Amino acid sequence: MRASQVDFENAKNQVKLLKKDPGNEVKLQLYALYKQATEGPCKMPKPGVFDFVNKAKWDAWTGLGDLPQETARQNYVDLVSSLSSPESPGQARPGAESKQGAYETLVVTSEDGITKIMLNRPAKKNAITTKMYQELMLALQAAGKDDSALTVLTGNGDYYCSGNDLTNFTDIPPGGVEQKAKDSAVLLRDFVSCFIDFPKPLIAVVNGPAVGISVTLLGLFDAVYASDRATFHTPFSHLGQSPEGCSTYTFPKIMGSAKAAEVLIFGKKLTAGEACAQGLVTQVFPDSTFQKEVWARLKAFAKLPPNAMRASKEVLRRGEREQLHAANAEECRVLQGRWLSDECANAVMAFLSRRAKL
Ligand SMILES: CCCCCCCCCC/C=C/CC(=O)SCCNC(=O)CCNC(=O)[C@H](O)C(C)(C)COP(=O)(O)OP(=O)(O)OC[C@H]1O[C@@H](n2cnc3c(N)ncnc32)[C@H](O)[C@@H]1OP(=O)(O)O
Repeated sequence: MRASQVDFENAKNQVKLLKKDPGNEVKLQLYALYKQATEGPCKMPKPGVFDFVNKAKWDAWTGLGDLPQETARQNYVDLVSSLSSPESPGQARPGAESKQGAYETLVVTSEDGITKIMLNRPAKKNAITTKMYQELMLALQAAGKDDSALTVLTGNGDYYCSGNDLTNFTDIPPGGVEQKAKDSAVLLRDFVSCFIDFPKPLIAVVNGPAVGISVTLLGLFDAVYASDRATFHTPFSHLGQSPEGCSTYTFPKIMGSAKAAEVLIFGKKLTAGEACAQGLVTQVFPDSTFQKEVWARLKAFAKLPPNAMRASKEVLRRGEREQLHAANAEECRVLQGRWLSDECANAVMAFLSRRAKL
């Protein structure tokens, strides 16, 4: 999964040959990844507010933060590969198969027996919109059935994921906020169920900070590899909310009830080292060698007999699946009430009006 300079040059040429206009958002991501890959982090002065085009480009490039150039090159190649239409298979990077170029919020690629699902809203720190929840469910369903031995979830840019996109709270349907809360609880329950029931080894490659639901879900993964730049933050009480992702079941089991309470009730942010010491993370790698070391390891894992790995996962997880579904249902029930509370409304408003950040 490491793109060479030749892959990068090929991808650069492929972009010029794309038959379909990928749209402005994707073009901005291509621009940002290209600049990051060739020049490193953005050092340009911020354009004026009325210089719309250059401001959008600057936002996209700075949104990649300190993403290593090698990773930007890989992400650029993956993104171009995902855009290559089935009518033009010659455009795809040899060996890399684009699963579904149609995703708006994800880049999904399969190579070397590994399906990689990459959250792809780097300028928004990969915050999860309603669309992204839906696309993730589709991508997981497809990955569960494809030929790959392993499935990996990772993020594009400097964040792994900043959790639920708080603008999800602003899109209120005609049925009102109660209806929205009810629908969201169903969406969340279905979303988390996809992780509980995922049939093959699922690995998180945590490339940077993780917030909220992207942290709680980690208890449902089979391995979690983290860069030493990653942090793990679950500020549910700060947001007037309560935990999800089966963390009320998995976290006490993984780290003990006292540590779980500190994280889930009091929102203690863990460093990668602390998360590893508490058992949430499998191994931490220096950021400078993170991608190289992790992908080398994953490629070796992907050569193991896939049916044996699936069978081992099934035996490991079968005994707790019922409890996990029960925890998921209860967490969603409690959250539905929380979303209608003043505490939650005030916290979300404070963020959206730029008065508060984590
Ligand atoms: C009525 C009920 C509806 C409910 C629907 C919900 C359905 C499912 C819910 C599942 C529950 C999940 C719980 C959680 O995940 S809780 C965690 C929520 N996340 C946060 O609170 C993080 C908020 N973000 C921040 O505090 C900061 O952005 C940051 C992550 C610390 C990064 O700070 P930094 O200074 O580095 O960067 P910026 O703030 O400038 O971010 C760049 C742009 O990205 C936007 N952004 C980042 N994170 C989010 C987010 N979670 N939601 C929305 N937008 C986000 C940020 O606003 C910047 O945008 P801009 O460039 O346009 O200003």
